[in-house]
Amino acid sequence: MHRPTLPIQSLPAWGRLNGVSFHNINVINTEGKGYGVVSNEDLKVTDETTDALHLLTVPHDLVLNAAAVEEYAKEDKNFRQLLDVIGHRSTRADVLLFLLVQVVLASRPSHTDVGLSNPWTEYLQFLPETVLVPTLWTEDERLLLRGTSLEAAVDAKISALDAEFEQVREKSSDIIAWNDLLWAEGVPVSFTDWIRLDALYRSRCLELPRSGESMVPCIDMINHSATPSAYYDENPKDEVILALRPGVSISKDDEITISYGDSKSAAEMLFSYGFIDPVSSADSLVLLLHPFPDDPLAKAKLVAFGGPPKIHVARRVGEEGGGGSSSTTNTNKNGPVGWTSPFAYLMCVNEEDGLEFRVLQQTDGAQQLRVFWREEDVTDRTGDFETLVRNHPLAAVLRLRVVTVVQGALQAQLERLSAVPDPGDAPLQQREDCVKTAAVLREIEMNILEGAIEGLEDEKTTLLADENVVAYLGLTEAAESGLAGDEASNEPDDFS
Ligand SMILES: C[S@@+](CC[C@H](N)C(=O)[O-])C[C@H]1O[C@@H](n2cnc3c(N)ncnc32)[C@H](O)[C@@H]1O
Repeated sequence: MHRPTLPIQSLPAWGRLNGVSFHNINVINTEGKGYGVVSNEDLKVTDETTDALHLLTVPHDLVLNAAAVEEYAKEDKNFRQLLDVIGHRSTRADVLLFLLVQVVLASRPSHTDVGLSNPWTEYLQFLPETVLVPTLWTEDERLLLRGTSLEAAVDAKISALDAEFEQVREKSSDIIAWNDLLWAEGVPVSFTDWIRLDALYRSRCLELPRSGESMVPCIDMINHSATPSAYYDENPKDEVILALRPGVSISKDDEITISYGDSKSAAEMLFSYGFIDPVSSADSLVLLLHPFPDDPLAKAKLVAFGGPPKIHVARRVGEEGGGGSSSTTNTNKNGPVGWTSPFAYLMCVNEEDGLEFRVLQQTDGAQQLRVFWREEDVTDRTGDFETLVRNHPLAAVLRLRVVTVVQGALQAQLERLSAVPDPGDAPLQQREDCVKTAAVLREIEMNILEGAIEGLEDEKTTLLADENVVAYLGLTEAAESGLAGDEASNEPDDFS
């Protein structure tokens, strides 16, 4: 789809027309970060200053969220029809549909049968053509993510976006007016247009204290820093304001920044914003854990668990390891690495340990899967097997199984991450920014995985010395030698 654009120099005029007030700031092109906001005066807020120094005020009726889309639908009966068949699933889905319509209206100005233009129809024309989030990377560029925690996440996101786009296409095609506008006239909307809208939404939406998840024009021109000079808020009139932080001095032409959060991992930063700030990103990652392929209870365990089976690995902030200290910026890059994986505990227990699944017939004829642990109904506690196994006589053995499984999964991930991909015959076409950002992500994740594996190895050594574990392994070995006779193996129990 052809997308008209507007020069950023026209943004102040758009702002004046729509009630946005800029105080002492300009929106300009910054080096390597797209647009950004700079001060056009020296500014200072002392810690004693009681009134916040406002840099930007955006009226409430420009705030875009599910409620705003609903208001818009009240004025446009055609859009109401579209929203009612496709929307109302999430704020994101409603806003994406609204954005799609605005982009199409801007690209087909002669088409006046459906859709009402509004300030967002024009504002979208100021936004950058592309965002460096991995859903918009080429296939060659996505190879750079091999072995990182984003590899599977990006593939899954692209599949989900594809399914979502097909649904929008299918349902809107049934409405003649929208079919003409979206799919039949000129260059139709493409899947890439949909991915781009999703990327714009993800990289520009923010959480307002009262209005919740929203897009706010002009506030979304402010870049991130680990040491931000400003913050946004809602005032009593529900306007969104940008204000200078207490104690901050700004020189003319200095960039004004906010924080996009200091608890997001490097992978989340790259996924949502297309860049990584190693100083403010949390040292953590999330991997999917696959159940044992030969476990006859695997399916039941997944259903009973009810969510994606994951391992969450994170450096423990505030604890000293080889050095470093923690603060709001995550400078502690050497502390111990911990992990959590509620599913690993469920995955590692079996019938002989006391796990049982029962299918109960309900009065309405429906069937219900119930989970029992040592005769107790724990259907509502499948995410809490770490606690449940603690009272088991073989608790240390069960913990050893879990530690071994988690360590194996992290080791396999580290090996995949460390492998140098075969470049193949054709030279790969990869943008330099993607190469650099992927290298940062790889190094951060390698470091976290190595730290976690080291900690797990230490715990395994401790558990292997536990008297219950020693006795259990002795019994297992004796049973095996009894059964296998001369072929008895001295291999330790296979905890995987
Ligand atoms: C909310 S927008 C900010 C305005 C944006 N720069 C633009 O051109 O419209 C967020 C996007 O800005 C860019 N960005 C923000 N802070 C950045 C930073 N510290 N380093 C690199 N890029 C940054 C990223 O592309 C991110 O997806």
